[in-house]
Amino acid sequence: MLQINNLTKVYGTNTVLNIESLCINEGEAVGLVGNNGAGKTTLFRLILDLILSDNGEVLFQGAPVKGSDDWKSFVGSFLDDSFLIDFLTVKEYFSFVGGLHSMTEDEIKVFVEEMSPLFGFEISLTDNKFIRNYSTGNKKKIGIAAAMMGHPRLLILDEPFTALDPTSQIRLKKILNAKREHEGMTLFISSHDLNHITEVSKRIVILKQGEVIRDMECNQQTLSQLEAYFDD
Ligand SMILES: Nc1ncnc2c1ncn2[C@@H]1O[C@H](COP(=O)(O)OP(=O)(O)OP(=O)(O)O)[C@@H](O)[C@H]1O
Repeated sequence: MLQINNLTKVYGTNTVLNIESLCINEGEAVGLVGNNGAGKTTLFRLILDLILSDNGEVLFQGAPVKGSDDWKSFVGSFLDDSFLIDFLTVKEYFSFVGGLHSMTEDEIKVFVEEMSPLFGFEISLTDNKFIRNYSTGNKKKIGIAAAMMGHPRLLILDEPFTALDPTSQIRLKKILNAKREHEGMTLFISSHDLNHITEVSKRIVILKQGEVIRDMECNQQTLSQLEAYFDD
């Protein structure tokens, strides 16, 4: 589904990303981990064609993402608050994003209902509040949910658990696992929380100084192996 070939990104004299080859297959759930500055967000930005690479290519379903719109309706993503439109209300924002996926108002209502375990009482279509006035965690939930609108084939989330309260973290894990299991959604998610990421991933990729230094299938030992790796 996603193929990365000889992808590099250089800032000044620093090569912050250098990935020879990385392939993510349809239906996989891949967790991306690595310490601060390892290059996780840079990789996501390159995949989403938000920044230019210095070398290499990202292919989605065999076609380069660079300069193309064809892949955009199949890929949902939320990297940070800049993905939100903060002068809209929740209803306006979901109507806008839903509209991009040709969702009707009824379908949007059903979708928001589906997200209600994550939203709790804090986020609803009847709120008159602008998105900019929601708390950090609630803004994140709105963005994550919007990324899942239109049943994307690939969902990319950058540190989705950060700033969420424990209830929301648990609910989000359930939603992500259900999306993969029941809808076959492919997940590519970064996190600094090794517990959470191993609970939603079937494969873990470790980035260090821009390079993939481990790529492993998850099993019962993965969490302790990751803890040992990061404690080294
Ligand atoms: N626009 C930029 N100009 C210069 N350097 C940049 C720029 N964007 C990112 N970098 C550098 O690229 C490297 C990788 O950053 P990136 O944000 O991808 O790391 P990360 O793994 O997402 O980190 P974190 O876990 O802290 O979010 C860092 O050294 C960062 O300072």
